[in-house]
Amino acid sequence: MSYQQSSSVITRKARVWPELPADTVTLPTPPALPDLPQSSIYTTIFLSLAGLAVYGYVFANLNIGEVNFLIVPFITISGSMAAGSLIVFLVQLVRALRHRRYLVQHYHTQLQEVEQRLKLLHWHERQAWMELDPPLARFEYKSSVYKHLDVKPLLQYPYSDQNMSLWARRPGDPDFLRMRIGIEQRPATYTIRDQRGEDSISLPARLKSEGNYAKSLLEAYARVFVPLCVDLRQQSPLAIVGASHRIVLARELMHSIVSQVAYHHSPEDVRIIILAPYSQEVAWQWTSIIPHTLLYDARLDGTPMPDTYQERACAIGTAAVMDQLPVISRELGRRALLLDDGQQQSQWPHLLIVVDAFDGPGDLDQPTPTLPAMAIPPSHPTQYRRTRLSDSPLRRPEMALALSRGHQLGVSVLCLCTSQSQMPQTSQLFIDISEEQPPSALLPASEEKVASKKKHKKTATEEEDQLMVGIQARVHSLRENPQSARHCLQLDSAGLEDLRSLALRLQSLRAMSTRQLKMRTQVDLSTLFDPPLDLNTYDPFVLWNDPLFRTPRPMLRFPIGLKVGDEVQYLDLHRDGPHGLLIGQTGSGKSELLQTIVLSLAFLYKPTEVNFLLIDHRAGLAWRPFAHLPHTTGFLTNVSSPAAIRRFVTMLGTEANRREALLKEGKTLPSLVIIIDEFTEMIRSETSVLDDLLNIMQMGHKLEMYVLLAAQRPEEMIISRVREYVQYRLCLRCSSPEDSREVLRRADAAALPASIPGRGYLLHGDNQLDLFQAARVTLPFIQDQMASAQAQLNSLLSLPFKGK
Ligand SMILES: Nc1ncnc2c1ncn2[C@@H]1O[C@H](COP(=O)(O)OP(=O)(O)OP(=O)(O)O)[C@@H](O)[C@H]1O
Repeated sequence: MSYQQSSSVITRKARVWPELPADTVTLPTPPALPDLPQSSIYTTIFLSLAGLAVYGYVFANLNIGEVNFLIVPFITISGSMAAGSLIVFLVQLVRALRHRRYLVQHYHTQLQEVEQRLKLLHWHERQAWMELDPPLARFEYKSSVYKHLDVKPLLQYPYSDQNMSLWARRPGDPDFLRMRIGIEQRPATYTIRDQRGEDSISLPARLKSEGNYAKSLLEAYARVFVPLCVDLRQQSPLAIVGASHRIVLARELMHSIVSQVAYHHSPEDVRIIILAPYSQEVAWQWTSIIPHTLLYDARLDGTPMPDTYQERACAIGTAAVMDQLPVISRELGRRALLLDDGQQQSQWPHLLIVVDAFDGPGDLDQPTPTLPAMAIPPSHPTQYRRTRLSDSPLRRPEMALALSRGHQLGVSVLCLCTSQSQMPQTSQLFIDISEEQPPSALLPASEEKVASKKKHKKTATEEEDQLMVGIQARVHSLRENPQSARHCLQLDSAGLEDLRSLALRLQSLRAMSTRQLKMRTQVDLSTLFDPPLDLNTYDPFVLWNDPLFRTPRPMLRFPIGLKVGDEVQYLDLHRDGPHGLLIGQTGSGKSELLQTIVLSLAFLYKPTEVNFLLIDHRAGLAWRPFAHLPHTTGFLTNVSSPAAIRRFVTMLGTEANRREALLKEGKTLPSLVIIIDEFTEMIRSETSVLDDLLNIMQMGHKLEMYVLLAAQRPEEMIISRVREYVQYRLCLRCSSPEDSREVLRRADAAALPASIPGRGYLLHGDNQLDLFQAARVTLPFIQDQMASAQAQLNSLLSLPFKGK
């Protein structure tokens, strides 16, 4: 789907959602500390000393004559008993204390390791949510909400073909019309299992500080600061209620929501209608240039009218609102009729009707003064034609369908009210920002607080941060569990300057109908080169040495198919690789795509620049035409017996060593592209080679070795090991959504049409996802091209040398 800005075309990218962590982290159980030496040892020492004293006394005071000589042994024995007991006691004490210290230290280290892991998960989760819903404009980088995150406001994104998020949300996406309103704190998606149980309460004094550390980890990492989103599709009508002294804040929030709708959704999918009083003309002027407010001709299914006739659904002031209301009413009536006739709601763009508050002085028409008997008619003709707007548009009959059946008709209403009594009765959700809330002192500890708790002192930024984060709004659902409210701790807002800048950048983008940009189902590889290859006159030597054909092209970047809008799909082994995975169920065009890759490389690069090592687990025919290609240094099929597989991997290892040695000597080597077809079957036949293969892949980049692993199914056991080693993924039709998720992290490849082989996704190394139609090489579609294709292949095959 593309959008045209003057002459430039913006292609909406397929989306890849960031992964949310789902791990379980277990807090270590506190160690059982060994007891200090028992009381019995004190008794032994005491008795020995007492005995010693008694002997001393007896021998000193009683005259027992010649037995006096016995005094020495008696005293020596008692003294050694006492000293022995004391030594035993001290040894036991030191040992116990040492063991205790070790256990406490070990527990502390375990807690630190857990903290590192939690820190990473915590960061990943915050980053993932923030990537999905970044703020619109400036934000406080120092705030713990954004600290350490790699996030930039939507206004700073490039509004070009490289922008992955502009108009990226589609009606089938879970976040279609889910808009952020600020920041909330909620439980993390990962789980922290606390096994300390009862023991944690009665921890010995020696473990108290570790116990507090564990507790602070729970407090800091069990919850995350993430964007708080509301669902305009499911929860319409949605009211923002701001008492008159906070109405400016409420309107800024409304602006923020509408601007995000315009940024994330294409005008093809979402149309915006603004109904605002004249007093707010400046506040809503920016919407009069965004493409989403262009009126469209309903009969043309959303196709915008030619520029010259375009009018805006941006009604500011009572007269304009009264003109717009019948248009809304007609459109809703039409949708209701079509729906009753069995048409799908998905065929129309979603309508978002934004209604500002109409209760300021002069926001509504003044009541008509009683006319004198001979009144002169008012000069403005519209004053004759239209009835007067004497109440908020929300209470006009034209809006009744939007408020009562909006969900069925694909319409959402977002309104601003100065009190709850003004909300539409059918409201599903309201955001209450009328209360002035003091900053919450009871917020759970943040990550920084753990650090500062450990240091027992608060930093200045932390204090600032606490002040910044206060409950600023409550989000009440009026349908499910109306009692509970979600708390918005930092409310989003958008300044007029930011809104104007966004509107100006969106202004000249136009939606082009999807139907004009169908994808091709047959693509001839020879047409993807620039200039296209003329197979009748094809001479490999001329092309390989033609600077025009080669120089602008980065090394190892070659065409493999066409994307939407006939844009060439390149695979870049340097940027996307080095290694890749190709998955496609039988009949999806996997072998054909492998052949396309080989031939595309062979067309572009000399055998002295690129070599191939082609391996097939089965005795497949796919590689056979390439066996004698000058680039092919190895061609192995039927590598199926465990011995053959081991031999092959050993051979790869030897080749890696050889290349390493040659590269050390400063030699330049051709890049070696290794393609292994049916590799999961191969690994299943001989699992022991997987580690060696992965080791070789790990070194591969430095050694100019590029591995492409192809299989029909991503077998979990094998793919989970391989995943870290492959950077780009090619995914043709998969047999199940689970298989598709294994490869692409989304289920889309399972929904690719079985009738169009060669249709697939390329997930680039930088996570960009492209839908493409693979080019064919085996069957040129025009009969007389067949002969020249054969001739072209023959000319390649008959070259007199092999690249080594
Ligand atoms: N890019 C393509 N464009 C149009 N048709 C294609 C394309 N790729 C394959 N096909 C058609 O689909 C058929 C099956 O293709 P291919 O043999 O490559 O499938 P495969 O996935 O390798 O299946 P298997 O694993 O059973 O060999 C081909 O004979 C061809 O007719």
